[in-house]
Amino acid sequence: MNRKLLVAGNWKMHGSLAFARDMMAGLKSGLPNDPGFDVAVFPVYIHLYEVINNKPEGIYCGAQNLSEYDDGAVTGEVSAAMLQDLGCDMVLVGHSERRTMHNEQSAEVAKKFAQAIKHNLTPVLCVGESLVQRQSEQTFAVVWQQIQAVIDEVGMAGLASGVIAYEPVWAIGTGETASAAQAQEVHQFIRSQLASNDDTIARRIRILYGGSCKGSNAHELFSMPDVDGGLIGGASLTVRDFLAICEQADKLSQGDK
Ligand SMILES: O=C[C@H](O)COP(=O)(O)O
Repeated sequence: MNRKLLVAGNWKMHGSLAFARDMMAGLKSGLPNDPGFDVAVFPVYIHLYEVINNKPEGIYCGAQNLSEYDDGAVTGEVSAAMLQDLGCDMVLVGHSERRTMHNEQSAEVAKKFAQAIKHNLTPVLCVGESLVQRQSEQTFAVVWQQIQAVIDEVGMAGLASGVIAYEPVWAIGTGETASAAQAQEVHQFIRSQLASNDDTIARRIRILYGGSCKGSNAHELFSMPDVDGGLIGGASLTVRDFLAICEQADKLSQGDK
């Protein structure tokens, strides 16, 4: 099954309104017309409106987090309905920085995923193991537990409305990228586990790789049969670096992939 590649830039807690405008102008002039791959950016909440109003047609915009609640007395949180109302298309859930720095547990992440699909946002479920977990051969167990929690909450049909991003924690922001073979091994594991529940959904769902992905390694990573693009942190923060990754996705989308 042909899955469209997705190149997604997670700006994390970087940027300014001027940065958001400049990035959108740069992508408008630098991206191919009608690309054969999808592009998304994830600014901080307060820059979403700027991006939504300046983004080139066809680019998706998403938030980096959302509340697990519908509404109410939850100071500092933002609901899925609010993101949808603003014009967001997507939202990250369970990024490792939220799991570690904000102690988000898989059950909470699953509730956030459910909120996203209830409000027609595409959730990007981030999963991945720490270095210690990899060294103690727990990678598959950790990653599957994180995905299973979401399936328990929304079922396979719910999961199918989202995207999965495999981000080994040891590769995030470290400059140390998983090799293409290491990424493929985990992506293939995820897809085969999903296939034992529902083969059609397993073949259809996109699984992105994240962790020190850049222009120089994107082609090799995205060429892997079960890698459907990337969730990019550091290299999404300049037009040049982000377009260098998009260029590789463009080449692949015009070729065999
Ligand atoms: O969400 C993006 C990932 O955390 C990857 O970040 P990075 O590309 O800076 O390693």
